[in-house]
Amino acid sequence: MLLTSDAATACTAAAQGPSWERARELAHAAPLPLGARALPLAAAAGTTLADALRTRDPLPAFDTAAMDGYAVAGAGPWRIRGAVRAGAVWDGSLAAGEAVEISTGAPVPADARAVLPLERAALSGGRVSGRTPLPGRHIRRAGEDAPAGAVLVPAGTRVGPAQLGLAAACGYDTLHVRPRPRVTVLVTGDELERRGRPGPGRIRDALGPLLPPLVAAFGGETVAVEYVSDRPAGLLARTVNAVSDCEIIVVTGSTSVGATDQLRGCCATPGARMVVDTVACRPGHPQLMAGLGAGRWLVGLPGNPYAALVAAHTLLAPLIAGLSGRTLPHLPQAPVSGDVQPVAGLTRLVPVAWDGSSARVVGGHRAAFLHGAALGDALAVITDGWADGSPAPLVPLEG
Ligand SMILES: Nc1nc2c(c(=O)[nH]1)N[C@H]1C(S)=C(S)[C@@H](COP(=O)(O)OP(=O)(O)OC[C@H]3O[C@@H](n4cnc5c(N)ncnc54)[C@H](O)[C@@H]3O)O[C@H]1N2
Ligand code: MOO
Repeated sequence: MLLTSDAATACTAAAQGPSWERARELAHAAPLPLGARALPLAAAAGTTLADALRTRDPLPAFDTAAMDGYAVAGAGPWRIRGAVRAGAVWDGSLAAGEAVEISTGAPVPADARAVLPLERAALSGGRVSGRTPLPGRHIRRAGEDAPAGAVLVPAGTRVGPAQLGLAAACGYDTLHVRPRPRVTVLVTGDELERRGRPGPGRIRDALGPLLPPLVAAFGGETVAVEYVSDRPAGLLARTVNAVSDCEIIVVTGSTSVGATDQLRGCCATPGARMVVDTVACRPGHPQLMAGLGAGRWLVGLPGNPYAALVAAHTLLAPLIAGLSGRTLPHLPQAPVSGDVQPVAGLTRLVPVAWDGSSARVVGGHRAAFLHGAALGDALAVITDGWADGSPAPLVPLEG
């Protein structure tokens, strides 16, 4: 990569940037959340609730049998008056000494005191006997899980399987959500091969395969991965400008100061606004984020694959959270042990194996090598004051 002396000076001057924590905050705070829309449940997975999820009716909506058996009134033995299955309603009334056979999930007749489980019941000649159950036994009372109008899940929560099931249980067919931000990935680097074992001077593209699942884990949706040649100058800017139908354009490579590194030129267009220009972290410091106007955002990730992964966790994850109307994810802390030298004024991000209570640095985390990240559970955020065994914030690697 050819460097002019001016470019080298510019690089040194720009190399610091905001702290890693500040860069996350800036990336998160920059966008307004995307507009909310109603989506059918089947299309809402991965979106973010724009409104709190509230019960429409009490849950459960009726006194419900929690066991297969007999709904009994008064003390036994009980005369069996009929049967009520889940989905049906028994509209008779029960007097003391009477019972209906009942299925789990069926509405319990109003006069029943409890459900006697099948295993505790003895049948003979149209009667059932057994120890008289305590009042209310094996009945899930109407509203005991939640009354009508209760907030079950706050706005800003990502919609996953449990939220979808709960919404259905509340009687919703659609949810008011913010969609997943759409991402186009532009991979630069004329040295890159997309399949097979690379020949002399060539390397395999690691980021085309890495980014779409990472974007999905962050809550976004990759709509395209395109490959952009390093030449001619201006091609990257033209390609960025031509991208439509997405909120985020991620460019990999071209973040540095070499002759073929065109990314910063894309931020010099009218209406563009640099939000973060380099971050005081290692690796990944040449990363950037800019607003391009018209609701579009540019995130520049360094070409070195581990540096790109770190940068994606630094700027892309917070940007996607901000566009989705979610808070900046809180980072858990744990004692981190291992051989890492903190660097004054910089944040180091190192992969760790994390068992939920403590974390241990795994090796193989030079900027171009994803080995440590592939083995680790999280990135430890190592700052000046850290010493072997002291706590550090952790960024979970699954997103
Ligand atoms: N004079 C300076 N040179 C460099 C500096 C600097 O401050 N001054 N910073 C270094 C750091 S740190 C990084 S990181 C890189 C960032 O470079 P770019 O973002 O411009 O990326 P490239 O130059 O295109 O590539 C860097 C490296 O990564 C390989 N690469 C690129 N894309 C991919 C990919 N998709 N999959 C796998 N590997 C990829 C590429 O072949 C290079 O080896 O700049 C340093 N230089
Ligand atoms: O900071 Mo670079 O991003 O070391 O690899």
